[in-house]
Amino acid sequence: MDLSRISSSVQHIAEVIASVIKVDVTIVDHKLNRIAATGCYVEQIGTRVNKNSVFSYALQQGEGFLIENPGEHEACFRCSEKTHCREYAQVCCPIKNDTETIGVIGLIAFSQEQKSAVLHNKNNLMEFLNRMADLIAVKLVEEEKTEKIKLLAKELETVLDAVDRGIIAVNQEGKCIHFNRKAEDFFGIGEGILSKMKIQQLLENISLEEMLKQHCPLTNTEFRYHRGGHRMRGIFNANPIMIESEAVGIVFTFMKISEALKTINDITTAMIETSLDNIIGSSRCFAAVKEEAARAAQSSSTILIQGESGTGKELFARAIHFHSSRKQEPFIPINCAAIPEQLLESELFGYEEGAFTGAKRGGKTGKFELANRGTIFLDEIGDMPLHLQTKLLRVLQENVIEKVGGKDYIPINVRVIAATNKNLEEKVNEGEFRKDLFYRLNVIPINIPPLRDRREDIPILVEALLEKCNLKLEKKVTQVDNAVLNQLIAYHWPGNVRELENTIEYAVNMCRGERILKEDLPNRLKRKEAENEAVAGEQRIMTIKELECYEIQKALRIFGGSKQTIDKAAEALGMGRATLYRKMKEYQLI
Ligand SMILES: Nc1ncnc2c1ncn2[C@@H]1O[C@H](COP(=O)(O)OP(=O)(O)OP(=O)(O)O)[C@@H](O)[C@H]1O
Repeated sequence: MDLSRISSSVQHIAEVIASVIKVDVTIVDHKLNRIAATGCYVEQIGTRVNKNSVFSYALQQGEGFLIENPGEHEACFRCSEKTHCREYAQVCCPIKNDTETIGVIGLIAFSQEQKSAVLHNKNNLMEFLNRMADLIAVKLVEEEKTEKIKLLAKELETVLDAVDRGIIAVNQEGKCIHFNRKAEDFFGIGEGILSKMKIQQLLENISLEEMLKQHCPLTNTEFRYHRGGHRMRGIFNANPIMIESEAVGIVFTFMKISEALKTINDITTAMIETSLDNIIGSSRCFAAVKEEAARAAQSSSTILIQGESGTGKELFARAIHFHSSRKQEPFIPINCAAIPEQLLESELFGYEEGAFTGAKRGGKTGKFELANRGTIFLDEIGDMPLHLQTKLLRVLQENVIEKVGGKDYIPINVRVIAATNKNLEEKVNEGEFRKDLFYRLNVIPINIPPLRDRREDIPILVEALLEKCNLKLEKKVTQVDNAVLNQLIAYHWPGNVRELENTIEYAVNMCRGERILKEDLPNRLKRKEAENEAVAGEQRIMTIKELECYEIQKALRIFGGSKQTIDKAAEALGMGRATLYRKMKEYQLI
């Protein structure tokens, strides 16, 4: 503890003592620095007293004493001036904080008269000096506490300003007690004005009383704010400040909707960035689909991806987004079949506070809004109920959304990629899907062929999926037995690449060495194999069309599909060039 921090108070006390006792006063700190003095020692404030002086003795002893005959007292023994001391009497009183001695008050009588003043009432004098010493100690403790509080406040202010959310702490009346600079910017309020405001002026729809009573925190609650020319939408969190079991205030944190969306986007998109190059398959029909997808990525027209389950529709949708100019913006997928019909509307378009019983306070932002400036992927669009199809059509035509229970239209700029594994045209004919919506979605159609129609991709898919599984399961299964590979190529894959992926993962789990054997395959493949063996030896029975498509693909792979080589392929297949072209069209190989 350092007395110099309160040197002016110490000087003031020294002067009070001197004026009461009429004797000169010197006060030193624990390092013997003269902090305060009166009379002839004033000039020496700031200098150190002699280290063998009575002050040093008093610091060591931690006890007060009075020297009636300078030179003879034990305290004087080490003093170099003890034989020619000019002083008539001395009183030393240590200044203590608990057991620590932090300084000494010294009275020095330079005349007989002053000595008499000291000795006149020595008990009362010691009592008085002790009180003065306590006063100094208390003052110093207070000063240090104030310093600590100031430091803490400064640290807190720096921390609050470093947080990139607006923060406002309010008391029970809602008065803004603490806030950071970001909060002032957030609400467009000039410096210092927030301290004169109540939170109810910023968040008009909240019930502070209710929030304090309920004690429960609020998260991601939406609000609108309009003051002067400053208009925005944001979200806030509110946490009660609890003392014992009472909420004595609330801390609000704020974020703009656009910032929240950016954060969501950063997380969702950064995590699953997909490139067309990561989509495996080089068969003719598949390469053509990839080519189509690459071209579709350059526009902002609506895309309808059709294909059986597990063919990679979502994978293509993601890749198209990441190859488009919207790649820095959100990609928001939603599965229309996985969400109960009554919730789907609010999931897609969001709702306003109080839109229905059980609606979250502050409302909810829908997926369309989350996808603003980016892409929304409407998976299993064929399962969307008719009344939502009507609403979706309006969104596509007018580029605005209307929240459930909302009065305003919110403009949006979203690219829509829809996907289905159902035959949408059939659904249109059956009256289950709106014809106008089908055409609106089907601006760029992309059809992903099932795996059984591109069996030549199976070996490279197996290789890539093996690598993925080895990484995931920390295994080293690097080979696949030839018989197993043939079996995988021959299987009809109703679940397409997803099923193949699961099959490989199963086999890697079961495999005891580095090579996958027949016994490592899941039962359904083993069963299928047994059935096929029973019926037709080693090969599963393919339909004539499947077989024809398979052989045509094989011929094109071997001879190539260019104008120059097509004759050779046709010859090998035993058909004319024109027939081959017709079949290639039929099987979508060109
Ligand atoms: N060509 C491919 N290359 C690599 N992985 C693929 C390929 N196609 C699909 N997959 C993988 O197969 C799984 C299923 O893909 P995805 O979810 O995109 O299919 P989907 O057609 O959208 O399925 P569903 O119709 O059931 O929603 C995913 O793990 C995906 O990574």
